Amino acid sequence: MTPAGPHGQLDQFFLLSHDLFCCIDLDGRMLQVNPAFETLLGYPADALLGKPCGKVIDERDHGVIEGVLARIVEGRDVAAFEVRARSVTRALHWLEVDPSLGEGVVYVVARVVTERKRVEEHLKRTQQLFEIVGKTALIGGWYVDMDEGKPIWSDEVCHIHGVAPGFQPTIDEAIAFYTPTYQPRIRAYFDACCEHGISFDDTFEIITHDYQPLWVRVIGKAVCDSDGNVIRVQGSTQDITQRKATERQLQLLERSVESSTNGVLIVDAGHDDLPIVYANTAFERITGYSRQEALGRNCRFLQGEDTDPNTVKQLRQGIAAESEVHVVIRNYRRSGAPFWNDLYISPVRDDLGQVTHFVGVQNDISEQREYQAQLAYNASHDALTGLPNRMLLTQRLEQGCLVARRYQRHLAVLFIDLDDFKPINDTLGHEVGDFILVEVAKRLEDELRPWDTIARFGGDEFVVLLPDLAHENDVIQVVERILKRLATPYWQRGGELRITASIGVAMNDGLISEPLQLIQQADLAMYKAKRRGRNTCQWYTDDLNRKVSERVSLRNALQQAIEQEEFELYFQPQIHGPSGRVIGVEALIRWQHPERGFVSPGDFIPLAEDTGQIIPISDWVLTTACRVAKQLNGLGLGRITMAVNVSPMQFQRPGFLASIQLVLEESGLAADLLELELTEGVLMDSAEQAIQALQDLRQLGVHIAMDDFGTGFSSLSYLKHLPINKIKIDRSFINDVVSDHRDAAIVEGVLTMAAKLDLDVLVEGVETAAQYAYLRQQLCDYFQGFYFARPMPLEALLSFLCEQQRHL
Ligand SMILES: Nc1nc2c(ncn2[C@@H]2O[C@H](COP(=O)(O)O[C@H]3[C@@H](O)[C@H](n4cnc5c(=O)[nH]c(N)nc54)O[C@@H]3COP(=O)(O)O)[C@@H](O)[C@H]2O)c(=O)[nH]1
Repeated sequence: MTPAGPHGQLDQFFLLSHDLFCCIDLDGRMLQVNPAFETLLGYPADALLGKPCGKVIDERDHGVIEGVLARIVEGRDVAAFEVRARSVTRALHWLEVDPSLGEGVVYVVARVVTERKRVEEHLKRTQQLFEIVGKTALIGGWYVDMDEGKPIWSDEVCHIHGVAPGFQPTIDEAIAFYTPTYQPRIRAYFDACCEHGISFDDTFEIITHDYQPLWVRVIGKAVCDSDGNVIRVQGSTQDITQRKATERQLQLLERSVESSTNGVLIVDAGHDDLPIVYANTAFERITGYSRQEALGRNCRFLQGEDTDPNTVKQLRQGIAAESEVHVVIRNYRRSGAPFWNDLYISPVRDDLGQVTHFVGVQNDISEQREYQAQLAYNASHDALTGLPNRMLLTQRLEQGCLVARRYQRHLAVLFIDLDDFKPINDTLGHEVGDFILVEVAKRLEDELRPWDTIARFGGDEFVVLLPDLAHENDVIQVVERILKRLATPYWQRGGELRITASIGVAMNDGLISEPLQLIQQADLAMYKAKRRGRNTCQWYTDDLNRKVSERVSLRNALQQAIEQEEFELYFQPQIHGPSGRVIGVEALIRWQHPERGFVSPGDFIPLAEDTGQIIPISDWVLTTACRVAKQLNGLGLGRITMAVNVSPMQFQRPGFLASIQLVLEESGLAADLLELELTEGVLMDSAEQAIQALQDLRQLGVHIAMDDFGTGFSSLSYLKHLPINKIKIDRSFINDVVSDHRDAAIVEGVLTMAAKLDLDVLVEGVETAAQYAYLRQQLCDYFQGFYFARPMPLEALLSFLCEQQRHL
């Protein structure tokens, strides 16, 4: 390129300048460019001259160039401006352009400012980043130059204080934002920093311009000159309100967990061994381990020999599955003492849902467990002997039957009932009775194997289960041992007591579907043993079972009979021998069952006594008999007493006396026409009470006859105290009275004794003339028996009485 123009030095300047020179016409075409222009943009002058300057200007700035040209053409001033130029290789250069108008041309001087622009851009970006950091972290910067003495706040610091950007407070104004509590402290920090260069970093509470309380963290540092003089204090202010709230919440949580009565443990899920990273005070109290001892260890140090492996497995599975687990586990304190730990474990997840920890909440429930165990023990054991009770017996029986069935072994059930225990209890007192029961329990325990079950079934009844017997015969030895051991004397307060037992045995033959049947069977067999004379053992047989089934169905039929009044009263005359007159009748119940036909009272009365059905039956008999007696005595056939059998249960029932009174009132029968026949059995249970009750009845005017005399209790010493009118000699002594001198002796003895006690005697079961003749010879006056009349319905009795009346 050749220098244009004649102006020597200026041309040199044009040629050598580092700045870019260019001359363009008013249409923007390039007329002249200097070498620096060519060099920067990489175009030879030929390629540019005559071309629009837009060729070297970035498209984005074409509009700028056009605007500037237009202003220049209009004659307006144009200040220097910046545009982007593009080299021939498309490299971008920032140019600061200063145009001036010549004659028909525009002179342009341009300076390359690319580097400056880059620095400016960088600064701008940095500033933006600072702003982002400040806004994001709620942190701003400030400084105070010592010579100025006024704080300079960044926009974020202004924002934190609730003031507009650019706000410039004085030192006092800045401190006034702090709450009164914190003002002295920030001032002291600031002064110490200014005077001694001491840095500070603390949290303070401020009240913003718009009255918002905020927590801020303020850091201050001194900047010193080379002499060590503080020339500036600068630092940062950060809004930590949120963090402070979180911290407070955490503190609250921590304090709550610390003061919890439950032990709390946190373990780190990030380590395979799940080490403990936190343990609260309650954990220390419950386990006896300090935090220091526990931290870093896996919880398994709390386990011991008796810890159930299944529970541990359940825990591990829950942890592996990252799910919640609840177990009650046997743990051990530091002292080695075991305790029951009611433990809940829950996974703790982070924001991404990853399990980072497990938290365990534990509670020592040993006392509760012990209490429950005690309750369970009480519920399953007899308080007096400590033996299993019925409930536990049932469970053991079911288990035993199961095992016997599975392994084809034998299981024996022994039903043990003490013989004549009741009189001991009644006469010697409950204390002695209890002593015997406890002693029996001990003796049974001594005689049996640890895995046998001995249960107190009730009262003086014990049930023994002998599981896992190889042979049925093994039972015999056990039973014999028990009978022998129980029969040895019991020593109580220096005195000797003797008691025996009756034992019923039932074997599980594998066919039993309902284990409890075995107890019923053994019970039945025990009753058989009692009947066989006591202090013995009987085995259950199918025959016994048939009898039981029969009893059950009879009981049901009896119930129906009671409800549907299927009974009838028969009457058997009682004869006064010397006159031949009927002086009374005995009411005897009869039951005609629709299908069974006639059922003997000898069969159903004992059953009714066992089941309690005797009560409604007796009520019906008494009411009917009294009504009939009233009717008979109104017929003008003479005085006829009505003898009614009274069962022991009926007699012992509270209100018996009142019920007799009521029946007499309702029927209108005179009391002395009613004769109550009682067996010696009523005296068995409580003779004193029975005597009192008899006296009350006598007071009422009712007659009392002692039935079946000679067959029962037979304590003659009581007889003198009994307020009775009559003795009925049992028919078992009459059968052979003529031929058997022993029966005759008994009858004669009773007659003599009764005469001395001023008691009437009636002889039952007189069937033959010979018997009658013999008894008359013995001066016996009253008779009852088939020889005179069988029991008969009311209609027949009326005919009988009328007939008899005719013959008198
Ligand atoms: N609590 C109640 N018990 C009652 C009632 N009715 C009857 N019974 C008791 O049932 C047992 C059997 O009674 P039953 O079959 O009626 O037998 C009575 C007579 O029929 C029988 N008897 C009378 N004379 C003779 C005789 O010469 N020979 C002979 N083999 N048997 C005879 O004796 C029974 C009456 O006995 P007792 O009561 O001891 O006087 C029996 O125990 C009845 O007591 C009732 O309503 N309530």
